[in-house]
Amino acid sequence: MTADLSWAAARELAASWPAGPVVDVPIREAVGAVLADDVLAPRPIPHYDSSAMDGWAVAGPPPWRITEEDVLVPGQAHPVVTGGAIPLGAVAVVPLERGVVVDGLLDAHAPEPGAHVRRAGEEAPAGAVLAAAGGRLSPAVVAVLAIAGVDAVSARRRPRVAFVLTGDEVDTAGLPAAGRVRDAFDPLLPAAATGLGADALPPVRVGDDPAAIRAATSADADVVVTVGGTGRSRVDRLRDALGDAEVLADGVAMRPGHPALLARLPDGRPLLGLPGNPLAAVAVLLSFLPPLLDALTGSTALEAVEAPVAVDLPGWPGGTSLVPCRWGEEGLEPAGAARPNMLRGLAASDVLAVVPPEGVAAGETAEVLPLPW
Ligand SMILES: Nc1nc2c(c(=O)[nH]1)N[C@H]1C(S)=C(S)[C@@H](COP(=O)(O)OP(=O)(O)OC[C@H]3O[C@@H](n4cnc5c(N)ncnc54)[C@H](O)[C@@H]3O)O[C@H]1N2
Ligand code: MOO
Repeated sequence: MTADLSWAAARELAASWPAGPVVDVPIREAVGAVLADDVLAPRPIPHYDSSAMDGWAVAGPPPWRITEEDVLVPGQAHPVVTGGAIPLGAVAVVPLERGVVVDGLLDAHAPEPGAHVRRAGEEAPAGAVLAAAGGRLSPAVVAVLAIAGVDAVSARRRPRVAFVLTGDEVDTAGLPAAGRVRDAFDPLLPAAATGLGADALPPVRVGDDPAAIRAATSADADVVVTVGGTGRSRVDRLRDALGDAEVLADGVAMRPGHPALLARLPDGRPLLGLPGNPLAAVAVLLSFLPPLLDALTGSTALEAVEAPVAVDLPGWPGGTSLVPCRWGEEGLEPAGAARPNMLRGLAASDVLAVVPPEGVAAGETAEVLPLPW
């Protein structure tokens, strides 16, 4: 067990998790999956010469005799529709509105060779890498694969994340009494996990009962995220609930979020423990779920994003600070309302700035974690 890892070391620990299984994923389920192998174009894209306009495919100079022949000789024209195959011998397409037909003879200005013709292979030759191994499949990339005629890919699926919400003091409706709070996580954490590239299961509420917490960790998910109960009080029962899990990080030198916990469940799956304070929970989720998801899926991690800051961001000597910031004209500005129990600063923010112990001076740049919504 390691206590108080640095923020960077805890991220590396998450990033070193073994990858999940590679499976054949049908293309209609592939958005968000991560490719295990490059996908190559099985043939040229597009795979045939086609018309970009409704009109006539023509061969040679005008006028052209309209024909239904599949092979044109100079002086012939063949009616075509947008996307339709053009006949052999055609060198250009004359759009409908540019031609006049009299007695089966088409007349128009002579088109430039190749006008309004989409040539086979002009988007990609056969064998071109359409999507590289390690890439998370966006809807647009999946559309490219579909266009290319690919039916399934060899990939790791979007990991499923289970959320286990502890806390006997949490209400889910109405105005809570003193000592009780309204739930902040239902609208927040599943959407954040989805935005980070996971499939989120509906959160399960287990109060502060260790047996219920432990039972909930057996959810059918690739990652278990618990919330609350990371403290040391008599009601903070996460450690009791972990049983035979191997605690890899019990505390991270970060603020907010220092009670963050990373453990390996007996079956090898990762458990990420978020502190109950809402901003702390989000800071921990955004710090460690992305490297875990990248590791589980074999995804190529994105480069760290740096952004200029508009005002001095003081550091915390004990470690890394995560500061909700919004974009101002000169760069990032702290959004305020950023105590660990508060959410209004986060709600007004665009990113979390990652501030090292020495702080970041106005005009310098800071690493940022984009907000996944
Ligand atoms: N003696 C110490 N006390 C505390 C320490 C410490 O080091 N020594 N650390 C503080 C820090 S930092 C944090 S963060 C919290 C960690 O608390 P837990 O993870 O044990 O979480 P809880 O005690 O269950 O709750 C903390 C806080 O969060 C609120 N909460 C919980 N669930 C929800 C929810 N679904 N929606 C909204 N708010 C929620 C809960 O009511 C508490 O206010 O410990 C500090 N204490
Ligand atoms: O995780 Mo705690 O929020 O640092 O207050």
